[in-house]
Amino acid sequence: MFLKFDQVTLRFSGLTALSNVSFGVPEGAIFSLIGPNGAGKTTLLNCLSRFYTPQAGSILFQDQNLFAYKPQQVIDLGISRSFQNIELFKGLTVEENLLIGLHKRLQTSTLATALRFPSMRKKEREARAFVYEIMEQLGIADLACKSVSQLPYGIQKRIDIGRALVSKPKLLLLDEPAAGMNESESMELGDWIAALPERFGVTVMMIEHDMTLVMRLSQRIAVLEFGKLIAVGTPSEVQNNPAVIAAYLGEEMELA
Ligand SMILES: Nc1ncnc2c1ncn2[C@@H]1O[C@H](COP(=O)(O)OP(=O)(O)OP(=O)(O)O)[C@@H](O)[C@H]1O
Repeated sequence: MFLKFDQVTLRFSGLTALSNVSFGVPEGAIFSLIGPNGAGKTTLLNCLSRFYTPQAGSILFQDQNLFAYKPQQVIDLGISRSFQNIELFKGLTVEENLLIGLHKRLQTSTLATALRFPSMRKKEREARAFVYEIMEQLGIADLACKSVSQLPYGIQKRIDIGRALVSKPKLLLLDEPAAGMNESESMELGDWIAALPERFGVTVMMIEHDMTLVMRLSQRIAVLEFGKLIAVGTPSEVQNNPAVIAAYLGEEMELA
């Protein structure tokens, strides 16, 4: 299995945020993690990014136990993440924002860049070519020189995810990508996320509250409630699962 959670348990003092959570994520899939507020979704993603270490259990990514790695090493293993709040440099251009993401990844020293060693110039050229390729793939190449602040929210989100893609991840984690979007922006983002596995060879794991989007995009879905896994399966299996229906009763969102 590409990614495997095995009996993951995490407690915050008195509260058990994750309790014996076990499931697998197949390679190349769009896999969604859903559940009512406070179910433990972000906590699980934070375990994957190694911000948190559970008290018990393991997470195997391509047969490597992630708990042997630090957050930066997890990125090197091929796990990249886009956060709920867009964290772009609003005064910089689209291209500059992506280049910053790449420089962080290459860990280019500022001094070496400033002195423009020949090796650095070559790296710089390669970096620009790679960023251009990403922008083309994302359909934002014609916006390369535009300041991010001038662009609509939906495009900013696309750039934000593009920045997570510059590290050439195998697994891309998306935390509520459609948050704050209107219906048409969310539809457009959905089409675009659906194309990511084939276009970039990534597996996508996402937390999302927009159930229309989740049901449309996901090959598989895991459902958490009060830190426990209550269902895992295809969208129709999950939608028809009585435990899932009960968990969502009284919630604003509909399992449409
Ligand atoms: N750092 C922390 N310290 C203490 N409790 C925490 C911490 N982070 C999360 N929790 C608690 O753990 C539980 C799970 O929270 P989590 O944020 O993972 O839920 P969630 O499913 O992502 O919710 P939402 O959909 O509202 O974002 C909640 O009860 C939350 O209050």
